[in-house]
Amino acid sequence: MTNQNVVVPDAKKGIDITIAMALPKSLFSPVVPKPLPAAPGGYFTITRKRFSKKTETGGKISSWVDSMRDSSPTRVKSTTSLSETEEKNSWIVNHPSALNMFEQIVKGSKGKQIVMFLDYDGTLSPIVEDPDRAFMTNEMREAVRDVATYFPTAIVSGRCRNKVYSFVRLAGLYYAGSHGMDIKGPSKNNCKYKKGGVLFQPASEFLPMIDEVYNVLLERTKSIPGAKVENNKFCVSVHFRCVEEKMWAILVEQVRSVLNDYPKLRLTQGRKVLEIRPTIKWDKGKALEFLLESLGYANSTDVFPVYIGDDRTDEDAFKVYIILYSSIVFVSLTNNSILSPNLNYSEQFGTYVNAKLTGSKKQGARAWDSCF
Ligand SMILES: O=P(O)(O)OC[C@H]1O[C@H](O[C@H]2O[C@H](CO)[C@@H](O)[C@H](O)[C@H]2O)[C@H](O)[C@@H](O)[C@@H]1O
Repeated sequence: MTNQNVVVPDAKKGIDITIAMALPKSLFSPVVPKPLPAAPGGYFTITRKRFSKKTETGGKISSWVDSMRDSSPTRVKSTTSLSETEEKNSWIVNHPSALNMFEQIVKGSKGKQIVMFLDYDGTLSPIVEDPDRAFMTNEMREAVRDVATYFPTAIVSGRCRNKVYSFVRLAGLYYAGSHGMDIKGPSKNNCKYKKGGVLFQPASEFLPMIDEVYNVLLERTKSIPGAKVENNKFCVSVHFRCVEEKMWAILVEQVRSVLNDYPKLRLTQGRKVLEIRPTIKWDKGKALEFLLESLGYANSTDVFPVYIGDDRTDEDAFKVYIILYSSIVFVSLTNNSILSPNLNYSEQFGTYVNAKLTGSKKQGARAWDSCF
């Protein structure tokens, strides 16, 4: 299948990483993009020993626009300036990449059950202009199929679950759509794991509200060329990838004015997309916890979750890793978006990951402590 409108170099081009065990190399690409700024309105506030979130809907329009500008870094650049190369090199020194540490990862996973969590857009599929045409390649599909024969595997996406299933088309997997608010396991016949037929929808009471706000947003953004509103069942995406930059402030203003009438909904950002979702305390991280529990690994030390994602929403899952599991592997395809660089967190997080993987508990504990 070919994608005519690919806007970021296809992940396929970057496939040159050797992944040990049954993790096919086609799942990964070497990426060191630019840091993402924090979402305006204080997406993450870090206090000692806990994360707290402020309402994302707040903040100045101008800071939203700044953040929108940097919301979708390109993966692979054909030309890189000297300063960019230096920046990249110093980044790598301070932020060891999980992709270069597969031997340690394999060692860390010995005797444990690996469970795979895969984001969809930008991870399994290339980023393209038209969200309806974000197809994954057959090669990628085969890679995921292979992974799923060895390990329980879940696709965790911001998209509507049925839509992401229609792209992946693999039975036998868990699917968590709408940023984890719509979880379905494989049917019992298709599943070798406990509670295969699981179905969980913690935001079902929001369905009518989401439908309503989707229609209002369609109407309110129709005069903005390139804007696209997508109904993801338990959340809504407003895409601005094809909107001229000079119109972004107007777009975000429109969206925020609509949300003024819906205090039970909040606004966050993904890659060139504004995301409207219920204020319930549920995200990809909660979905990860739920799925591990369904698989019989609640608070277990016998599990080795591996989560691959490229978006800010995937950070919610990364946080669960560091809080709950001593053996952690995260692969962020945006790499340094783990948390806002100006919170001085990412570096510590990288050290923590490194220390954990290399078994230096003392160093890990120190880094962990200074994260908060
Ligand atoms: O959690 P994900 O699976 O990564 O879903 C997040 C959003 O992905 C889609 O949008 C992104 O991909 C599009 C296609 O490549 C691209 O055009 C857009 O700019 C990206 O933001 C999806 O359309 C959204 O609904 C998801 O929320």
